[in-house]
Amino acid sequence: MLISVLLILFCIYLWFLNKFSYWKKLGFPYSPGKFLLGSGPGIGITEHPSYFVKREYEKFKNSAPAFGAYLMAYPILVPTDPDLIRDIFVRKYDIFQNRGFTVSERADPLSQHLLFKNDDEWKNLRTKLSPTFTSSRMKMMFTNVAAKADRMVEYLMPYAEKNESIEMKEIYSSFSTEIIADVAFGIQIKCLGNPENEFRKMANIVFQPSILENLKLFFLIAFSRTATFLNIGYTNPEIISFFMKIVKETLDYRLKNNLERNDFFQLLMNIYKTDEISFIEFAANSYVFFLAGFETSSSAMMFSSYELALNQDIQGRLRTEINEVIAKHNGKVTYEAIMEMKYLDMVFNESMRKFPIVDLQHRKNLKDYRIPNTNLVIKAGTTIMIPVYCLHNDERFWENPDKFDPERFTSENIKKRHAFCYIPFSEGPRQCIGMRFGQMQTKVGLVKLLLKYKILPCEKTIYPMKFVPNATFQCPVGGMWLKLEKLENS
Ligand code: HEM
Repeated sequence: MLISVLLILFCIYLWFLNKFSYWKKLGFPYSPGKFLLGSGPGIGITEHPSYFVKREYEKFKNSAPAFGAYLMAYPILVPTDPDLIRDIFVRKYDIFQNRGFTVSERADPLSQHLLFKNDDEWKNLRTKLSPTFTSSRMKMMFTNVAAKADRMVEYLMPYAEKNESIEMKEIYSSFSTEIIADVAFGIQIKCLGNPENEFRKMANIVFQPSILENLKLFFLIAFSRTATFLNIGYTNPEIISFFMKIVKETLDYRLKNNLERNDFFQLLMNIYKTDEISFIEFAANSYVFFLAGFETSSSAMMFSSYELALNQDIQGRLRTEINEVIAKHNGKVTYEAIMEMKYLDMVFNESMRKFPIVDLQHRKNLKDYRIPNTNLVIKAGTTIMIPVYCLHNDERFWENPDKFDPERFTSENIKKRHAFCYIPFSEGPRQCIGMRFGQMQTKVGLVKLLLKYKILPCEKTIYPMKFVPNATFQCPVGGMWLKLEKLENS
């Protein structure tokens, strides 16, 4: 018995040894793997992936356009050269268009959305959904978003009056959940001050995955065909039944009452009614707005507020711009006024540079690809992780990257840089479809907040920043604690 166990362990050891020779054989520099654990044993447990990837990136960035690493025994490739990243996103996009997640509809109906679709299925769906995100559609939804921002600003008043510290991540998450529930599901909810709200609870399940759920995601990326064969889904069953039920009820209600609204739900419903998408795709793509739009937008607000609290001069200049532009628009915060605020855009971009939120963007190539001017070949089916956080904080492209400096985003300074060293929304045909909405929501929230309050750091504000190890996106340990001071003339 003991001999059999030792023999099995020995075979596993040899299998790992063989797996760990993958990058060496192909000639890529690499971060060596440790038996059973891979190159970054603490990823998702003791440290957030951003830190592991940044450490390794710094070792290799000047010597190679990409380096290899092992997630357990599974090889991943991390590009360090913006030219290669441009090829992946744009020039050779036909080879690199997929993210490489494959989840069967039977195992997980809610995964039939844009983020997880591949090849022609993705292309067709993207073509149908793109008209949903034009500027005119954003303008249509502006009033809904602005109303939620007003509610948030009002909700915060007692905290400001009592000079109390506030955990702003929860505030922005609630604000963002109220918006998504409204525009993607047609439901009016109140989560601010009500953490027991069902929608809010669902968000916590999705964005604070357990270690087991992180392992499941890894399995789906690494062994997607086996996962499909074994009927393994990604989405938590509680989430599936919650969202399927909501979409069904709202759809029935609107059809029965002949109700039309200016929201994403209506736009998806119009496509559904012409049979262009199935009910499952309808539900899955309402859900993806929540999945892809909620945590990203609320985090963008959170990190912008953080930097504004730490940089009072920049906050002051931004408030001056806001007041001047609003004055030109008869004292009203309109869609046009927000679009006119240049400095606000620079502040937003600089926050996304320091904290891109989606710190790794995934691709899997359909064919072998030789990196130009090298002998390095990326074999078909390689999992590629674009290191956005590393590029955004790389001294090769950004002088003094730790400094929060919106001047980096004047049009003159943008022209001086490689376009692919700043990619918070990705680039090319597969870039974020909801970018305009995410920007609008973040900017409206910030403008309304800055018109009423000064954002200040407090004794609990985290500095320097440290990310929660097992969070899906970048998220501060202990929350984002800040203070608000009511402005005299507000
Ligand atoms: C500040 C807010 C946001 C950020 C930083 C962000 C970031 C991103 C990034 C980086 C990607 C591409 C990932 C990759 O290439 O692997 C992406 C894709 C996507 N985003 Fe966003 N996003 C934001 C807001 C939104 C919103 C509000 C929505 C929807 C309402 C949304 C919907 C999507 C969808 C559906 C995709 C997949 C697109 C496709 O594969 O065709 N995002 N987002």
